[in-house]
Amino acid sequence: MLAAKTSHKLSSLKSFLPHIVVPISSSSEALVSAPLLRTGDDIPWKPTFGAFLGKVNGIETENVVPERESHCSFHRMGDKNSRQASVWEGQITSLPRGHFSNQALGVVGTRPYPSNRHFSSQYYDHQTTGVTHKFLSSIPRYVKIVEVGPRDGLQNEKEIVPTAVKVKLIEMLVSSGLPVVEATSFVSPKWVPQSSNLRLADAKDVIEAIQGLEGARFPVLTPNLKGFEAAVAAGVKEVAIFAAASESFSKSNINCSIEDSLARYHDVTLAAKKLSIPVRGYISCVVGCPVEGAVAPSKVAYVAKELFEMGCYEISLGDTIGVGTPGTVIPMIKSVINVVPVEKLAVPFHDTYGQALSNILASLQMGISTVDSSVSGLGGCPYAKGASGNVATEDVVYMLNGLRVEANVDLQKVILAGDFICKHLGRSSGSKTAVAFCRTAAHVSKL
Ligand SMILES: CC(C)(COP(=O)([O-])OP(=O)([O-])OC[C@H]1O[C@@H](n2cnc3c(N)ncnc32)[C@H](O)[C@@H]1OP(=O)([O-])[O-])[C@@H](O)C(=O)NCCC(=O)NCCSC(=O)C[C@@](C)(O)CC(=O)[O-]
Repeated sequence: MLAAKTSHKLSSLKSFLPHIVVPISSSSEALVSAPLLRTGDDIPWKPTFGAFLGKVNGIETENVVPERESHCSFHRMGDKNSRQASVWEGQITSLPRGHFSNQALGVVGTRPYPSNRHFSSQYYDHQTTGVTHKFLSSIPRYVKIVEVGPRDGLQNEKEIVPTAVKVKLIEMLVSSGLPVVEATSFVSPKWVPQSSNLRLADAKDVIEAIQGLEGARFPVLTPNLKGFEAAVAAGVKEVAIFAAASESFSKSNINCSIEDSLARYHDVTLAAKKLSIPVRGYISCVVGCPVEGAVAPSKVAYVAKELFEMGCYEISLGDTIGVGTPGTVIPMIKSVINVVPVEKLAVPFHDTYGQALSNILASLQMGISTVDSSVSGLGGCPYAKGASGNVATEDVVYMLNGLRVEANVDLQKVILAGDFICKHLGRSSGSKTAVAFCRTAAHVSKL
């Protein structure tokens, strides 16, 4: 009986697991400094740099590239056709002038790059197209990114972030092309510890300041009817409600049981329906709870179904403390897909254990096409001590660009927005992509 159950579980997981690929880390620090890298087949790869860069770390340049162009790539040592064999090629020309892009470039052939001097994390050749297709065919062509930095990212800050800074951040994020920017929340000021950033007065001011801003939607969190009414009075056009899959987290976050929260949210969705206001639903702790530990997929599916049936147009499945791996995330999503259409689901992964991008990739392979992220990886949750922020928007955009998935987001502009808020908060970026691009730019500007 147990064996039959296990074999059933394994076969249902198998339909997803063979498609899993782990993203290759492409930190430019590694590119610049690593003299020798090893690949899975244990054949050393040597980084080489184009003529523009000349000698780097004592390595002679091998390639002639057009004037003012540069590139770095990995060549299989001893391989006569090293250019054709390279698995990764990048171009960092004009980084000092601020071009940060890893958009699609076309076929990598004997001529390394077209002259648009973009940075590429993609590789295409005729021999590997089939393999790529096998691993990536289930990934959606377009992914909507929901930016939660101004709300989730700043809610954990102990120092008050001035309203003007929040508004400027939102403006910068919108200008990058992000279609949804969660702006603030209308929660009880008595409930949110130390977080004056979530005070109602400030929420109202933020909403007022972004009224004329076009190009994105600005949902806000509303934990109850009181919050909903305040949000509507402030001019909000979309709200989000937030439940949990764990009783303990529900109690500590919104001071009620899961069932009571669903009843409350039923009132909010009814009121929203009357005003034609779209409601997004969150579920916290979808794979693990800081108090209860592992959370059963069936519990998540139950709450997801309830939120969906009460009218939420999208359900965001939050790994609030960032403990998930594809091994736990896949069964959870599979369970939810049984009761809510996959196109109605979103994933916000926190990066506490460095699993966020792997989890996102697994989710995309399962058909999910909405990803929540936070600029510079800002965030955390006041009720989940030790949890790090959401996956960084910059890292998500970088990965999507590498996968040739449309997100219509300008990576350079997100990096600038991240730089703006990190400077204000006096900390370094939590985005590996932002850090890598900045280091590379600094390195090139010294040459
Ligand atoms: C849900 C409550 C309100 C229950 O809190 P409660 O204390 O049970 O509420 P209450 O109805 O008894 O009211 C207590 C006082 O708060 C006031 N109050 C009540 N509601 C509001 C409101 N909306 N706005 C302003 N004031 C409000 C209310 O008027 C009253 O004031 P008093 O009469 O004593 O002067 C509270 O627990 C709360 O606000 N919790 C929010 C906590 C929070 O913001 N957590 C972080 C966001 S969730 C998150 O980050 C997870 C997520 C979404 O990102 C997904 C993931 O990744 O996991």
